[in-house]
Amino acid sequence: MAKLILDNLHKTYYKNKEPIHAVSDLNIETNDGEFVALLGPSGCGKSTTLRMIAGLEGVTSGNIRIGDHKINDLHPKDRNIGLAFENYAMYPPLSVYENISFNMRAKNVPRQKIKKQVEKISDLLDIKDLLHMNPSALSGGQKQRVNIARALIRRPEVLLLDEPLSHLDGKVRHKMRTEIKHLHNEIKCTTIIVTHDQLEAMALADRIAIIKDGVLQQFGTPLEVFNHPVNEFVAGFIGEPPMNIFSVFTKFKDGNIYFTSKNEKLQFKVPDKYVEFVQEGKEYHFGIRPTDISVITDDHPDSIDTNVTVFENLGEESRIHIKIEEDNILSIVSEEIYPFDTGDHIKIKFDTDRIHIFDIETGGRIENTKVTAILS
Ligand SMILES: Nc1ncnc2c1ncn2[C@@H]1O[C@H](COP(=O)(O)OP(=O)(O)OP(=O)(O)O)[C@@H](O)[C@H]1O
Repeated sequence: MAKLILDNLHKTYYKNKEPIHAVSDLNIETNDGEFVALLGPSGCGKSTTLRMIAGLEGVTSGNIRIGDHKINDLHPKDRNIGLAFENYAMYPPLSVYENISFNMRAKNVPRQKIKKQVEKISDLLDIKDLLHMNPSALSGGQKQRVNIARALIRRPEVLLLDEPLSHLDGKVRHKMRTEIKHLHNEIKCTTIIVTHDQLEAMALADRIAIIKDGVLQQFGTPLEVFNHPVNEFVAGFIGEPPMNIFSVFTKFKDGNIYFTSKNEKLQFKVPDKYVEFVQEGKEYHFGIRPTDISVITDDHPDSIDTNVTVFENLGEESRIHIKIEEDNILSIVSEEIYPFDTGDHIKIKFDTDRIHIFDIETGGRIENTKVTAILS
C-alpha cells in the first residue's frame, strides 16, 4: 500500500502554438489504500492527469510521488502502477490466460509461479471460467474484469482505472460498479478512477476530486461535496437530478433580511447562519436540492404558494415541477402523496438547513464552512 501525491502538477499542450492548460497546479494527496475518483466534464483534464501518473505523458511541472519516491522520471513499467484503460486493449490471438500473464511470461517468471498468481487473481475477479477463451468471445463486463486482472497481476502499489464502466450498459454497469467496490475492499490498493459520471464517483470513492478546466474545485468525501459544495459548479455537477439554482435578491423588511425573487413572489427569511455573510440589495444564486423542498398543508411563515406545472409519479418518489416567476423548480417527495394535476395550487417549503448561497460573480459558496476545499 502507498500514498499517491500529486504536487503542483501542471500540463500544458500546444495547439497551433497556443497553450492549452490541460492540468493546472493540481495538488492531491491520497491516503494509503484510498479510493479516489477524478471527476469532471469532458475535457477537464482527468485523463491527462491519469496518463501523467502512469507515465504515458510527461509532466510540464510539478511532482508525482508514491510514498517518498518521486516517480516523474521513471519509465511507466518501473512505476509499480497498474493501469486498466477505458478500451480493452487485449492481444486478440492470445487466450485470456495468456493476456493476463503476458508481462510475467515476458519477464521469464517461472510457469508455476505465473499459474499460481493467475489463479489467485482470476478467483478474485471471478473469471476462472474465462481463462481458456479468446478475448473476442467475451462480453463487455467480462473484458473489463480481465482488463483489471491484467493490471492487478503486477501487484501494483497504485491501481489506475480510466472510465472502466463507460462501455457497459445498464445492469452490467451497475453490477460491475459493485464488483469494483468489493474488489477494492479485498485488495485495499490505492486506486484512482477517472469518470465523468458523478453517481459512479459517489458510489465508489472514499474521496472525490472535482475538476473543471484543469483546475481542482473541491477534494472531499462524497457527503462533503454533496452537502457542502464549495461553489456553484460543484453544486450543479454533483447530484441527480441536479440542484435547483436560481437568482434571489436581498431585501430588508420589518427588521429582518429576506431573500426574494425578482418580483418578490418568493420571500424567504435569510437563515441566521447566512445573515452575516450577505449584503442588502445584492443578487445571489440560491441553491436547493429537489429532495430538500417539501409540500406542506399547514401554514408556515416560510411557505411559498405556487402551482404545479408537471406532476410525475415514479413509484418510489413523486416529482413535482413548479415555477416561481421565471424559474422552473423541481421538488422530489418520497412519501406517498396526493397525485396533483397541472395547475393545482400547492404550498411548498424549503429546508432552511439545506440551502446553498453562491456569489454570482465568483460562484463561490457564501458561508464560512470548515470544508477542506479549494476555491477556483
Ligand atoms: N495530446 C494532446 N494535444 C493537445 N491537447 C490535448 C492533448 N490531450 C488532451 N488535450 C487537451 O487537454 C484538455 C484535457 O483533456 P483530457 O483528455 O485530459 O480531458 P478529460 O477530462 O479526460 O476528457 P474526456 O472525459 O473527454 O476524456 C482538453 O482540452 C484536450 O483537448
